Amino acid sequence: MANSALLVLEDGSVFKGTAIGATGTAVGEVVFNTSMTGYQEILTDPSYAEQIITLTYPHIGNTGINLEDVEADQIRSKGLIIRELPLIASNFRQTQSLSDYLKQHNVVGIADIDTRRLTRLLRDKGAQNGCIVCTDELDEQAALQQAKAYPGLKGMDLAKEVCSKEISQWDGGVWKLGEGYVKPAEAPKYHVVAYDYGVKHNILRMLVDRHCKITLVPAQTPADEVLAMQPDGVFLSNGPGDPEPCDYAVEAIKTIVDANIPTFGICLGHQLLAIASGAKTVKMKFGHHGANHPVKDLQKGNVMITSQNHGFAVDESTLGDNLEITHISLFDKSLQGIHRKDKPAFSFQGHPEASPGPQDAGPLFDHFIDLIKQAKQ
Ligand SMILES: NC(=O)CC[C@H](N)C(=O)O
Repeated sequence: MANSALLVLEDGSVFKGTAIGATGTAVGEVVFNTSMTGYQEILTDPSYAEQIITLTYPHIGNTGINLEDVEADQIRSKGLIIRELPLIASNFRQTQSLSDYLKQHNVVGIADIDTRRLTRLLRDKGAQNGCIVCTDELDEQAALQQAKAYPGLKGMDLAKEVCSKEISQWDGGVWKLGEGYVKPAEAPKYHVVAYDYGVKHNILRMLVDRHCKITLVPAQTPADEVLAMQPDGVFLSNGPGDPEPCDYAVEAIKTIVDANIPTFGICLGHQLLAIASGAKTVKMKFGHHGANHPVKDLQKGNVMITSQNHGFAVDESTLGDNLEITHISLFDKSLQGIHRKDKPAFSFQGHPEASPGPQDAGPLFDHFIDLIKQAKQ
């Protein structure tokens, strides 16, 4: 028989549903994601550490889980909230059900939730801390206490928690139908050192497809160690938490950018490049999480539909003369891209690697390769 479960937000809102994942209780920041596909990639995106994800698309789990569509080896998200888990999952690549996957990774999940009511509440009031209870005892008051006691993401340095702990090499390319993940036949041409703050694997795959040999280094690797590897370019990854407390990263990025190494940052990496260049970040009301966000390229004048997942943003009013705005969000006009006027360094707030999502912003990877080529000449 289905087990009842509870979601309680810090404002006292109570949602009753059905447990679909692990047994237990989880507390975190509740955010909503508007992607219509890609629940497996979303669940395994390490940038969701300490967050509970509500998916606005009503049927989640239809295609089950496969062994390939993962963006990291672990689920860092604290929990999953959905409208409806279909009775049957069907896909030729499926190896497991969503429910079994959540249980295997010890992540709580709750279905039969009015995700429209929840999303409107988060949109009006802003992201809320919340508590999911999937145990025999559904104590609303205890859940409310836990949600209220949760400190929130502001000030949380999570990049150093979720990153890889050892230096490693990455050589896998992107997935192709009928072939799976393919290793390029040609030898790599460029050496890119990628800072792992909680990197999504598709970023590394897309760099490999562009002839990069990747050395992946932990978040706290000092700049001199990276420079000693003689990289042609340095990549700054996405990652969870607040960028501001990541002083180790800011310090390293300053040195790397000063050394004129071509540098590309995505999401947390973008925010860190901005801070290292003198700007500040702010916590957004409910952030951007989805695969349908229009972003304008101010140089070309065109609009891209992009994948997004962030709760902090670079504060435009704090940009110095060394930075130029390259992209803005057409949802709320917030800053989406910058480049350094004095150095070969640029960054993007959204996710050009998609996974899931549209690939309109993919050419940003080509821009990074162009900067590397120019620097090598
Ligand atoms: N995807 C990311 O890198 C997110 C960056 C940062 N943790 C934020 O929420 O804004």
